Amino acid sequence: MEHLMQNGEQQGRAAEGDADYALRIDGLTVEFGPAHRPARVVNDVTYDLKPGETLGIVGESGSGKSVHVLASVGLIPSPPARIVGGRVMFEGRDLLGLSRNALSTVRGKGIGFVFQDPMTSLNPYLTIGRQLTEAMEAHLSLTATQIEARAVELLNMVRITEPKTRLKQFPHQLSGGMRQRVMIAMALACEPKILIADEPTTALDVTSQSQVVQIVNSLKDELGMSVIWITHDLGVVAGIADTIQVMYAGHIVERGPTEVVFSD
Ligand SMILES: Nc1ncnc2c1ncn2[C@@H]1O[C@H](COP(=O)(O)OP(=O)(O)OP(=O)(O)O)[C@@H](O)[C@H]1O
Repeated sequence: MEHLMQNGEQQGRAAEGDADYALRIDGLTVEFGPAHRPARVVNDVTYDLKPGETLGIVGESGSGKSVHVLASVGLIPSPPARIVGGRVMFEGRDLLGLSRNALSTVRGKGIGFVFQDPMTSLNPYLTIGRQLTEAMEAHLSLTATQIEARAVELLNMVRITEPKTRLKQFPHQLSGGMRQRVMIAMALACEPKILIADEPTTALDVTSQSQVVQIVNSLKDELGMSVIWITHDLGVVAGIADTIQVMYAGHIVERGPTEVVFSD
């Protein structure tokens, strides 16, 4: 199996060459439930994310927004999920054919994630500094001093004041908005090409929400990333997305420049 996957990786690299996309999802189809009566929750999803683009994906609860991105990067448990078709091209390789190790490197260095609830993503027993450091140690060859300096720099980037003090604190000592900004710092630690934000502001008050949106938007330009921002609230992404894509029942039902989709 491992051998087959490695062959798949090589073929993927050879076939694509230089790419004009940051991420290309082509015909992704994901099912749950018994094979003889499957529930197709992601159905032939196809789109490109361009370099530097912010793509807002909106749609009602259960429309397949989360499942399709999680499946794309190997974060959906299978079983129960089954990826029954498609390709997910990133840097010339089909992520669906990569080994677990290769995918873990892609997720560490190539594609960063921020999820809805930082309390479940952060370890309550480890300091913020320890968690930031772990994210970097796994993927960057830096000395301990460099890593510490980078941790301070990352907290500054997400506008957390007194970063040296914060690094010594535990998640419960930070506000919800700060915890979410720590998650963004962790996701950006290895300077990914793509940041995927899945409802990152849902649990936050309005002020913290707009702060997180603005921070991600300015870091996107600074770091030259592309962003996929998943939300059920069009208002959250209206000000920052270049393109909006609407999902319904596992399909993309509408896609276009933000101002066009918004006026519809
Ligand atoms: N482990 C699972 N087993 C069975 N069905 C699942 C599982 N995980 C997700 N689904 C189903 O897949 C569908 C798509 O879910 P998904 O989480 O992608 O929706 P979403 O658009 O992100 O909505 P939300 O905003 O509520 O997260 C839903 O019908 C959901 O019930």
